[in-house]
Amino acid sequence: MADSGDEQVNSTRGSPFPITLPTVLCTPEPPDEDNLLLKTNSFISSESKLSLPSNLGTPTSPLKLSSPLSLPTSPSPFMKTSPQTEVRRSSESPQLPTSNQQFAGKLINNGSATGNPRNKCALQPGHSLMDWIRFGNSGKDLTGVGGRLRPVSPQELANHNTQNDAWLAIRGRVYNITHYLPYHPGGPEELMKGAGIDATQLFDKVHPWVNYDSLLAKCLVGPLRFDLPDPEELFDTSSHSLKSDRLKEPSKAQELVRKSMENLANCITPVRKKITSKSEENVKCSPPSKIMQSLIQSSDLPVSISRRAAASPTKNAEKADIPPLRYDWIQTTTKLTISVYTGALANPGGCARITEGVLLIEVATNGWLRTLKLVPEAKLQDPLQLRVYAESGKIDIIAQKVDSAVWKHCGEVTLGTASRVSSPRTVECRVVSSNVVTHDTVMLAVTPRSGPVVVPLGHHIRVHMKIAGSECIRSYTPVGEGWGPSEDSSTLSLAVKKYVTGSLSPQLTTLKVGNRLTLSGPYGSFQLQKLKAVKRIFFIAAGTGITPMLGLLKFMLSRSILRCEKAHLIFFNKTEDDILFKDKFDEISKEDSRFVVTHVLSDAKTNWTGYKGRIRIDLLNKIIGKDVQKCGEQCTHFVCICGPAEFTQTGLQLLRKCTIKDDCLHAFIG
Ligand code: HEM
Repeated sequence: MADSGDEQVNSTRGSPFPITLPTVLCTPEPPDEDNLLLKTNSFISSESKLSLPSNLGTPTSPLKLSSPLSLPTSPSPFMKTSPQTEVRRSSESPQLPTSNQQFAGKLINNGSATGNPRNKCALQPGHSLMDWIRFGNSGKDLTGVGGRLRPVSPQELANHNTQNDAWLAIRGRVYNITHYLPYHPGGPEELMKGAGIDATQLFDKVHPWVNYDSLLAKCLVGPLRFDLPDPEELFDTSSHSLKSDRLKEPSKAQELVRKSMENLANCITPVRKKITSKSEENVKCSPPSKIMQSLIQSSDLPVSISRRAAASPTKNAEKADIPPLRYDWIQTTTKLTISVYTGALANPGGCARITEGVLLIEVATNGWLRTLKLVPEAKLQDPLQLRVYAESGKIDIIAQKVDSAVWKHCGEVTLGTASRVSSPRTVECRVVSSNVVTHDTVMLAVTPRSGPVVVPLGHHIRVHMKIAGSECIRSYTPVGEGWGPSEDSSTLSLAVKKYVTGSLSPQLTTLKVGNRLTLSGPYGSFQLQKLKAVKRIFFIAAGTGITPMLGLLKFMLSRSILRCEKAHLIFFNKTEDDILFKDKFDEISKEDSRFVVTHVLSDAKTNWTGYKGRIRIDLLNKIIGKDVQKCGEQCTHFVCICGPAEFTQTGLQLLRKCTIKDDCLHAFIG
């Protein structure tokens, strides 16, 4: 929200937009086809994640296109296909395009995967997603090791690092990506960056939403295991023998591994638990088999994945309104992760804490609050981490195990009945840092004392402080990960501008590490769903009114070029020294050509060559006008505006004059 003064700003008065305060969260809709490849989509992802064990057990079984476990039957809109695509058959061996072929057809090339995630290639004819699925179903062994699952040591993985023989590991699983290279929408060269290594971080940095486990189900070689002896020793007693010889006959060790993988498959095959009309139901997860237990050693890689359950509403009349909730769990020897799926773009908020040994998770979407209580198999401890994936609506709650071990169960999970969010929550926080970011603004980082809290994108919290006996309240939007001083997800960073005559900001800007303060929230009416079909987004901000835009900007730029073509920030400030995050914006615009920033100064120095003045129609028309005209019936643009109340009201009137429809506008007023 805008930092428009130092009073409690609740200025819905006169606003043409229905602002309901406090409103908590957004309206989710069922995932569309675009989302079918999203790794964390509530339905697809859970299914696909859970489908993996079946593939582990029956490596040769085809992908069932009609099953919810399968991939979409039509090419994803973010895959570039050509008319020839459909006539090519999967039996053709995949041809790796040469570097020139591949990159001549590049749609976008703004940098590398590590520098800039937006770097998509035109695929060669016959290499669409559909072609890949057909190829996978052709019966050809894509694992290169006879389709027999076997553990892989990092040393062995490292040996497979050429375009003709490339393996890669993600989240503890090793895949043979040789055949996938020409089908990779980011191009083979990008994918090769992960060859021979554990590419989890690289993968997550570029496109955490991609459902790699379904896409590469037929390429699974086996688990990555750090505790393995040299592969030569495990698979062949004669350490000097050739790789091909080693793989001819399965050794006893191989057989043992294969059987135990089948066991793993059995123990994690999903059992869908339907929550009855009873208010709560307990779900106990079944243990891995003994043989699996004996095979799981103490590495810090995911060693088992759970089943999940669906939380359904209680009263029939309300059923339709309540978004479904599902969860999975996954463990390493040191951590337990509970993943809660709220639905694509559901924009969840939530918190987690450990109380008397019990892990309590609260998730709110669309005004509904659901609780998930876990009495863990063994002791868990703080700090908890809470991560939200905006595109898919997945929340990961990561807890530390007190003792390193592989658990048989995650424990007993109780899903509470959905209830209406009646009032915002209040949390006590501790100041962990306070850094001056401009001459009058301080970045205050606080951590909730009970455990991590997530504020939905575009929503805000209120700071409460007792000053001279009366309570002062002020609204702030936490700047989100990547913008504040800390990457720690349990920290909320607030950009506090000091108003000399203000009642609260002088206190807030002088707080010291260790000081306490009270927050309440979340508040706001922004619905992330509104950005579903948006390709061009404009952020019009003044001063600290930039804060609600930051998370949205990051979200939009995390989308592929087909979903986000342009993000334009028009940032109004008094002087150059007042501009928050100036370097960061410059950096992003250098890295991602879709992002443009236009600074407008009302009190610029004489040497300022940029725009001057205040918000006005000619400026908006010039910057936004042509993009808006491009829109047909359905708007593919969206404008967000936030700043002092007067700025926002004037801006809204001008935007309407620029023919921006109300559906394509959101004013952050807190
Ligand atoms: C780990 C190394 C990898 C790197 C460096 C990498 C890099 C990239 C890049 C730069 C893009 C273009 C991004 C965009 O504009 O959307 C991309 C897209 C894509 N990659 Fe990868 N990739 C890697 C691994 C994988 C794997 C293992 C898979 C799955 C099998 C995969 C599947 C995809 C898909 C489906 C897209 C299109 C995503 C979209 O449009 O949203 N990538 N990749």
